[in-house]
Amino acid sequence: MIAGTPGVLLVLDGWGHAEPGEANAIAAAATPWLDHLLETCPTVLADASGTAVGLLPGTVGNSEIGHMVIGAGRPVPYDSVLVQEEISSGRLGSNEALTPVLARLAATGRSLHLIGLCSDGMIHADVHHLQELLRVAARFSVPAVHIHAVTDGRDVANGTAAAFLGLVESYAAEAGLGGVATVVGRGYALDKSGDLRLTEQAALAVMYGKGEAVTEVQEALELNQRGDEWMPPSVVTDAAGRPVGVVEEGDAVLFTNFRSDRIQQLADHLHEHLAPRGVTFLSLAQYDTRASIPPLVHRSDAGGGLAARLAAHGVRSVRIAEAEKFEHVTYYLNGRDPSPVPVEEHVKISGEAAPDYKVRPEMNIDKVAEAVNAAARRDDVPLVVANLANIDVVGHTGHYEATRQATEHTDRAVESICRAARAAGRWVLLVGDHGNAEKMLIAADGGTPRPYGGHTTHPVPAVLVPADGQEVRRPAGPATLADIAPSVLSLLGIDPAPRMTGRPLW
Ligand SMILES: O=C(O)[C@@H](CO)OP(=O)(O)O
Ligand SMILES: [Mn+2]
Ligand SMILES: [Mn+2]
Repeated sequence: MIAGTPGVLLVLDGWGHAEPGEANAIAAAATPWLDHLLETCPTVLADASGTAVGLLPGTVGNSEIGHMVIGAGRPVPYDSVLVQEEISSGRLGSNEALTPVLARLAATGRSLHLIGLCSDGMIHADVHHLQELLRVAARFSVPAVHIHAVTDGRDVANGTAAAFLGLVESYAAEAGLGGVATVVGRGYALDKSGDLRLTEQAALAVMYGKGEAVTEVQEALELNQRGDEWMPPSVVTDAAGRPVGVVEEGDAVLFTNFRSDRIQQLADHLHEHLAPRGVTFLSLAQYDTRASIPPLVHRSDAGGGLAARLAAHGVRSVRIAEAEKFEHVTYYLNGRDPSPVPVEEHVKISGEAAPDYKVRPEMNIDKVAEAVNAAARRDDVPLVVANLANIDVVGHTGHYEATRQATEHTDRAVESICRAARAAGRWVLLVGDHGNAEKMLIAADGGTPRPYGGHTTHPVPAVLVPADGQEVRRPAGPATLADIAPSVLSLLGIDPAPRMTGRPLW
């Protein structure tokens, strides 16, 4: 069926490489199996951030671009880059989707609402984009701009929201237009677990001014006891106690996140309630919402990669992940193409939902490993692809000890998978999609280290565990995530796709 050897591609989410040190939860974990593989198997460090994968220089990697590039076999200009180009080139001021809306607001005296994550984490949004958006709105004489700020504390250190909101206010002052109308943490506004109660709380502030009433943003920050991520909805009110900027009939809403996955639940909710009231919607980049929302920039084509190649050769693959990373091994790995592929099977592992990941760092990894091992035993499945989410998902809590344990659970799952793969005559390729848990502290406030759960720019290990008796060469030279798809295809005995710029490492 294939000319090469069947295998397992295992993405260890958030598995970055850094020297051991007090911030490195991966190095601190007892991982006898991974240590043994890293010592004995042909291994290389792959670039998973910045321009190597299609991000701006020096930008941390993330799960979307990571899995897209692993699948595409080439860097894919990411949404953040396309937005940045639109801004740096000055094209935003004549953007086809934006400018007619701004002109209409100016003519009708209605308001613009900017809703999005206010930090420079560069995974979901970049707060700096607000500066140019406000300038352009001012140039079009939009009468009022209300900013519905979502605080972060996850992609950036907790406790930084005040500084980012200060920056937003300085942009508004500089443009002579706009102000913060509501503030809410990303735990509410960017829920993607399907918990509509959280989404609704964020939406009620934006739509009706429901929430803690404050006379200025600073007050909201002072009231918050739960950290930036879980900042409860706060609504800025005027001297008469009225919210300064709820969405009214005829207004326009522009979502300022460039990444879709976490804002789409809120976007759909607001669209459903407000579009019938004559509110216009726009998003900075293209979203995967049910509602059709015109984007300011269109996304890059990430197709023609691994999935297309496997389909063309009739090679069956099984994709396995927990809910948190399910789209990553299916939709993103397939170049953001939702079309069903007859030779693909998708397995979403569900289990007990963790109220808080740090109390269940094992997540449902045993079930993931069982599903991988069952697929690996099948003769009709040349390729099994799975994501082990723990290191990243638990890493995001910023909790060092829990993340160390998550890494140890991952080590045991990798051992089980490698043993099953060996028994089934398969190779296993282990690779991180971006760094996370190898850096659990970040310098803030003039150098004081703070707990950090965000991603990093570190390279990721790529390790090939050969099948019994399989001859493989030692990988040479610099590697990136774009080399993974060509490597997988080469191990299976299939030529790379013409659009791939990566090269087989083994
Ligand atoms: O959880 C998320 O939304 C991001 C971090 O904000 O992580 P990842 O890219 O791993 O999904
Ligand atoms: Mn990831
Ligand atoms: Mn992550």
